[in-house]
Amino acid sequence: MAHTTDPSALLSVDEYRRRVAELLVPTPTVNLPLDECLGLALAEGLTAPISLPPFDNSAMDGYAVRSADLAEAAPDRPVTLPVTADIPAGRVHVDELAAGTAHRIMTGAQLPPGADATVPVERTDGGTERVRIHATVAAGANVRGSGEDVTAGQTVLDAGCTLGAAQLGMASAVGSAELPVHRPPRVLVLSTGSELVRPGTPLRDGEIYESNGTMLAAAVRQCGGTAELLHFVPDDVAAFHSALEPYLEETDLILTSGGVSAGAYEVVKDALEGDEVRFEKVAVQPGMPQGAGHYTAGGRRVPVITLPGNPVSSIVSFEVFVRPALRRAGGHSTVERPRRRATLSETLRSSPSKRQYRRGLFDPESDTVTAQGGPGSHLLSGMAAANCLIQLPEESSEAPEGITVDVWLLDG
Ligand SMILES: Nc1nc2c(c(=O)[nH]1)N[C@H]1C(S)=C(S)[C@@H](COP(=O)(O)OP(=O)(O)OC[C@H]3O[C@@H](n4cnc5c(N)ncnc54)[C@H](O)[C@@H]3O)O[C@H]1N2
Ligand code: MOO
Repeated sequence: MAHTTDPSALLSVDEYRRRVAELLVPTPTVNLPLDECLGLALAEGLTAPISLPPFDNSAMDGYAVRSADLAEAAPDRPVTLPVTADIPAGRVHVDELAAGTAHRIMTGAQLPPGADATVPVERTDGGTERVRIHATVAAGANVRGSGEDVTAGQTVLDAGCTLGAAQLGMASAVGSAELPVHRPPRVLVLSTGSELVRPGTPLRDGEIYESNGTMLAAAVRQCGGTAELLHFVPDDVAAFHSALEPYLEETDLILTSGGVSAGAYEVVKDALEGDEVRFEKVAVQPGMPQGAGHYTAGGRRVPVITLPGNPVSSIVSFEVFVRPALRRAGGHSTVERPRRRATLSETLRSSPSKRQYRRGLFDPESDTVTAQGGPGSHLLSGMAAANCLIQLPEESSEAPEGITVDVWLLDG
């Protein structure tokens, strides 16, 4: 008889997500210079101390004028005005513009008092002593008004926002040199297994290259954490404890992969069992064997999450269970991957009583999704080709072509 797991003994995905989320607490706030803030979460809303633009300025290279002086201008009847000043961007003191005169002005330069418009250089003869202007101009034309973008006192970035390029640009534009951010969660990534060999060295029979550690550390960094990677812990409990010891002081989460299922040499389970770590079977494929709790040693009590060793199981369970918890701990208000509804382009088998996450390629043009590789949790090439996870519900054992499914976008 085939070995199966009793569905009633499985924990639901949602229950296990809650359990993992409760393990981690938000990291403290630190002030960091802007160039160290990329990808981190803002800890307090940012209020603009100044308006943007801070002063009325020209949107074009041309001539600052009083629009009324050009009321009669036309291509065959140009108006000629004396040019009484030259205003490059950055000029601190700007003289008033007298009626019947023009100031040459550059894009971004402060509009002189008295002027109400800029005529682009293309509608003139470009003169430097006197300028011939061939067209009328409306009051306010080509002028960017003070406060048009931001008014002083306005909240320009919300607490919890993830600081990307545009957000860091915004902070700079209102004069912030540093920002209060949540310190990135520090994750100790540990891969166990005596069969694992460091890439770049020759493989002997029965060995494989270690890939989970590199993959999980990258996943941690991609979601705003820092990762310390420990490779090649032998299948030995004493070695496991001593490998962890030097890192505990500086670790917010220990994340292991491998050694948690039912085998005879399950080092992670052997080392943690009896402590405050609960090992569970979760109703998910891939990623069924899981463990979560706290690891206590040397006066430190550190959250620990043990992921299964199969490479696809470990990265998918990172996505489903760990990433949202880490994002929340890092202070991000957006913790989940963006979700879409997509039409399945082929029929997929699904594990009955388990939620299945297949690897997929979502086409945003047609809103369709195609599986990448089979369901096996060792099939890493499908994961590497995917841009989404296809979520198939617990209730069904088959997802027919043409139905609508939920997908999680991985590059969002
Ligand atoms: N009798 C049972 N056997 C298994 C069960 C079960 O319930 N009963 N569960 C299966 C499922 S599902 C999974 S998932 C795996 C999980 O196994 P472990 O977490 O104990 O992982 P290992 O046995 O150490 O390794 C599994 C597989 O993955 C490879 N691996 C491990 N670490 C890495 C790494 N860092 N880089 C690359 N590859 C890695 C390892 O060589 C194995 O091939 O258990 C099933 N078995
Ligand atoms: O849960 Mo395992 O991940 O099915 O291979």
